[in-house]
Amino acid sequence: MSYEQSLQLADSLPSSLPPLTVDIDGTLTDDTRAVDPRVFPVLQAWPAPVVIATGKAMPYPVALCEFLGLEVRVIAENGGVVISGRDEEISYPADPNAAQAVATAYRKRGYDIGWGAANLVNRWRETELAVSLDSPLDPLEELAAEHGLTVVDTGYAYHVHATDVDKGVGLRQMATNLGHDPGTFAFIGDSPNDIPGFDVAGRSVTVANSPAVVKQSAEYVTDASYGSGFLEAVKWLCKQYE
Ligand SMILES: O=C(O)COP(=O)(O)O
Ligand SMILES: [Mg+2]
Repeated sequence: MSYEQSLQLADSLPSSLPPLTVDIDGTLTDDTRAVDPRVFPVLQAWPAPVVIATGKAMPYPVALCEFLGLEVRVIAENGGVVISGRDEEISYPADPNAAQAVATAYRKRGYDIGWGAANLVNRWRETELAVSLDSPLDPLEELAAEHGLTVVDTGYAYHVHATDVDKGVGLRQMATNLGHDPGTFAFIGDSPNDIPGFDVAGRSVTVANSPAVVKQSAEYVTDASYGSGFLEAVKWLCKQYE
């Protein structure tokens, strides 16, 4: 689909479409994690609330909303941070201290969490810890368990977070804040961290680049990958709601 065709798709979205929750990495991006510009007009024209649900720290999805002119409706840090609008209080379903303790213990054992000196991946992270896939997983899982936390591999990072917080929990909180039933949302994602969101949303779509466990959990799997898969998912949703 060309950029012009994505503009046409944006123009033709039926007003009956449901609220949309969408992941960033692997879903709105290409394979280099650059956001696919063809998704912009579709997100901007969506006729119902759009929620960005990501494992990334809060500034990334907030900036995406700001630059696209969308209301800031964000589930960040895999549900650890929920923002349902610029004028709303931010909800923090997760306790930040345990993840910080895991980072300290992991470093003490001589491991590096990765990401270089600036550590932009964790710098503004408030409730969980993201560790590079180049760092060893076994000691991370061991330390996470010792602190009552779990590790999820998104295909982009290992995320250490509370066992009772995920994108599904975040979506429930978001839906409550917006006065919607969470079952009315559609959810489009690509990684294991999206599965709890699929379970809470009424409709779930995954893109072709997702692993088998994610494909098994979604209602519909697109033929196309990454941003092209997102656009195909939108076309599928249009058919379900026309
Ligand atoms: O930060 C990650 O590891 C994955 O981010 P995502 O949830 O937007 O795909
Ligand atoms: Mg993803």
